[in-house]
Amino acid sequence: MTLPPLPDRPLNICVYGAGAIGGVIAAHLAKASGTGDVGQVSVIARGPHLAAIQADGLRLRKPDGEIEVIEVAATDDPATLPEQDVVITALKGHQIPPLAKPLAALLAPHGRILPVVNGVPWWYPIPDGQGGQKGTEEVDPGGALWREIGPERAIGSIAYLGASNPEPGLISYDIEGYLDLGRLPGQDRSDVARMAELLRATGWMIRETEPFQDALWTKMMSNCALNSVAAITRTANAKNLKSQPIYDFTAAIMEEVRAIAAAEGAEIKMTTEKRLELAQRNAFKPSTLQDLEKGRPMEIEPIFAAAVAVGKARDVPCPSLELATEILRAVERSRDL
Ligand SMILES: NC(=O)C1=CN([C@@H]2O[C@H](COP(=O)(O)OP(=O)(O)OC[C@H]3O[C@@H](n4cnc5c(N)ncnc54)[C@H](OP(=O)(O)O)[C@@H]3O)[C@@H](O)[C@H]2O)C=CC1
Ligand SMILES: CC(C)(CO)C(=O)C(=O)O
Repeated sequence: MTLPPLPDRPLNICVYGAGAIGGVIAAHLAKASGTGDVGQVSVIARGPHLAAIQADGLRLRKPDGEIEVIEVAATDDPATLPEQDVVITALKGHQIPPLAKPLAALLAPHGRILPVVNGVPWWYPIPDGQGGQKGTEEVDPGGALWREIGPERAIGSIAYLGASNPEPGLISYDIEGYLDLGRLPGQDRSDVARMAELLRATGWMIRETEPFQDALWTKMMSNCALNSVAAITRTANAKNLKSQPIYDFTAAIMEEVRAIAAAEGAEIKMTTEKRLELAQRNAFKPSTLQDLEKGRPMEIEPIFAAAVAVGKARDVPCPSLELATEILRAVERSRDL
């Protein structure tokens, strides 16, 4: 389907899920609202976090410790907002499928969606077995997102930064970084260029990767291997990689993801040895381990299981990743969430 172009006026933008990543993005956009290409900005949040934003504004703690208070329109009911030119989702992968209908209703006919998410995004196509394409079941069960929103609306978005939401209303921008935007080969990229410019003007560093699957699978290689092994061992990779068998297992997952990426036409430029060397120098706990420790659901289906599904669709064996996925599913079943 060919989408109408984005309108030639400032764009109204809603950030759906103003947690760690969404909070940082929303703060930058809200500060720029009414300037340049940024029109009205709103956020969708819930619970005590929403109440705090409505009462005291969105508080952004920058890497230098300074806290800035930003006023932004906030609600938990998307139906109260007008149709949007752009919706940026900053939700965990498993939080998106139940929102298929409200997200579709929030978008103007020309609306674009930027799902900033770890794992295989719901719009990423795999063969449907009947000559067509679909999203993987693990991120789009029953195909609701594909059907209601449509993959053509999606601009690929990956976050390379560190942020957290330590208390209601407060977003901590811990490690400054950038967003990677793109589209798959053969797709019109004019909306990518416009969104990249718009976000750069709000003070972000934006990278545009072409083809987008290079960026996607490069991040997937890290996420699939480092996040799963850190969660299974309940230790940061800098520590668990000191064990040779664990190092070898982590490396095996990286090589399996590299093979899946190759089958997808993507190139991961960084070697497995280099990626593991970087992980050994970094005491950071991957987000999956953080979720486990905080008593929150882990992104198992969106990251690990979805990668296995793409591997299966391409006949690429990935036994180490499958084992890690099954162990994590067992861990998740044993938790009282
Ligand atoms: N944090 C980071 O540093 C990084 C995160 N990422 C990825 O970015 C994505 C977003 O992660 P992150 O920002 O950390 O996650 P958060 O949990 O901090 O943010 C998600 C937010 O969305 C809210 N939310 C979920 N469902 C709804 C709903 N139906 N209505 C309103 N609000 C809702 C959550 O509320 P509630 O808390 O109540 O569930 C939460 O505030 C993930 O895929 C993550 O892996 C990637 C790189 C770095
Ligand atoms: C830091 C990194 C890349 C680790 O795989 C990550 O994205 C995460 O923690 O989810």
